[in-house]
Amino acid sequence: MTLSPPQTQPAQTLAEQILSHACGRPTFAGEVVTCAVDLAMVHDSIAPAVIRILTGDLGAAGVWDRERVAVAIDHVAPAATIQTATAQDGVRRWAIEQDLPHFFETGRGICHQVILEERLARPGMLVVGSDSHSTAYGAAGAFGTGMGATDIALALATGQTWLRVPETVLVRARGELRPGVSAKDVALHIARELRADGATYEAVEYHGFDAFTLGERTTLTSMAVEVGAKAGIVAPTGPALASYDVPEWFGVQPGASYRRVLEVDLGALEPQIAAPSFVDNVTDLGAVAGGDPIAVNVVYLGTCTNGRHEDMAAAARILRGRRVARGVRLIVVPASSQALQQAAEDGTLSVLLEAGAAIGTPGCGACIGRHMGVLAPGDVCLFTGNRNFRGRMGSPEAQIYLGSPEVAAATAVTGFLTDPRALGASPA
Ligand SMILES: CC(C)[C@H](C(=O)O)[C@@H](O)C(=O)O
Ligand code: SF4
Repeated sequence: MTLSPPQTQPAQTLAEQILSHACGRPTFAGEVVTCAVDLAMVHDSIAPAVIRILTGDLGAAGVWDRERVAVAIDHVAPAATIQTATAQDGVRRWAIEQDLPHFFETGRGICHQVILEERLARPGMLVVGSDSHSTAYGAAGAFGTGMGATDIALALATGQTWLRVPETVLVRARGELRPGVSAKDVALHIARELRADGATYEAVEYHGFDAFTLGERTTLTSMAVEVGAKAGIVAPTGPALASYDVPEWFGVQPGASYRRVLEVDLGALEPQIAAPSFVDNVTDLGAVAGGDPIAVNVVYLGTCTNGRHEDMAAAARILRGRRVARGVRLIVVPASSQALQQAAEDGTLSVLLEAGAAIGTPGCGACIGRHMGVLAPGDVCLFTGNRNFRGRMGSPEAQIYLGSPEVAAATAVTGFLTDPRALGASPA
C-alpha cells in the first residue's frame, strides 16, 4: 500500500510507523520510546537465562500474555549433550506449566521460520526475540529485532520494551533476477555495498521486491542484522502478502526521510560469494581468489536464511540425475518440519537423497557449530547460512564461504566453488 501521511504529520518510514503505533503517538528517528510488544520469542539457547531472570530477579509469576509468547527448541535440537538436554528440559517444563500455546518442540524447526509459517509475525507488528536474526520477521512486514536475556525477560513480564527509533537505509531494487541468481545473491550484494557496519542501529527498508516470495523476503531480512541493522522491513506489498491484513496506517509513504538510498539493479546481479571470514567480504563468484578454482569438501544447505522448501527445490533442480563429488559431504537441514514435509511430498527429498545428501532434523543444525555437521580443521565449506566467522561452524581452522542454494548444489557436484549456470540444466 502507498499511503499519504495525515496532512499535519511528516511522512514516516515503515519503522517509524510501526513504533508510532506501538508507543501510541507519532514518533520519528532519534527518539527513545517505550512501546507495547506484539510478540516475544525465546529459544532453547537463551530461554534458561530468560526464565531465571523472569522468575528469579523480576519475581514474575508468569508471562504478561500467553498468546503473545513463542518458545522454540531449535538451536541444538535434538539435544547433543546431557547439559543441553537438561537445560531444554527446564525450558520445556516451564512452557508446559505456563500453558503456552505457541511452544515449538524439537524438530518443528528454526524459530524464525516457524513463527512466519504460523503467521505469528504479521504486517505492522513489533516482535522481539532472544536472537539476532529476529530481523527476519520483516519479511512479513513486522519490525523484528533481537535483544539480550534481560530485555526479553522484561518484555515477557510487562509486554513492553524501549527502543531508540532508528534512522532508515532504503534498498530500492529494479528489474528481475536472471536464472541462477537468487535472493541470497541480493542479500550478499547488499552486505558488499553497505558493509557489516553500514546500517548499525538503523532499519533497512526494502522496496521493489513485490515479486519476491515470503521465503525470498526472509533471505533478505534475516541478513539485515549482518549490516548491523536493528530491523529489516520489506514493503508490505506484492502477492506474498496478499493474504495478510495490512493495517490501514501501514505502508510506504512518499517523502519519508532515508539516511541513505542503495539502488540495486537485479538484472545485472551475478552470483555472489562471501569469502572467509566476514559476511561483507563479498565478490562475484567468478572473481573469488582471482578466479582460481577453490576446492570445497563440505556443502551445507539450511538455516533461517536459506533452508526453506524453495531453497531445497532450487538445489534439487541442479542435483537431479547427478551425484555429490567423491570426498564431498552434502548436509541438508530443512528450516522447518513443514519445509521437510513439502520436500517429501513433491519428490525434492528423493532427488537430494539420490544425489547423496545427508538430511538432518529441522532446526539450526550446524549453523552455530554445536552439532549435526560440525566442521573439522582444514574443512572448506560452502554454506547457505548468514555468517562465516572464524569458528562459526566448528573448528577455527575451517573456512566458510557463503553462497546461494544454487551455488551450493553446483559446488556439491564438482567439489569446487561453481557457478550454477556453468552446469546448465540437469541431465535428467
Ligand atoms: C544462539 C543465538 C543467540 C544466536 C543469535 O543471536 O543470532 C544464533 O542464532 C546465531 O545465529 O548466531
Ligand atoms: S539458523 Fe543459524 S542464524 Fe538462524 S537462528 Fe539458527 S543459529 Fe541463528
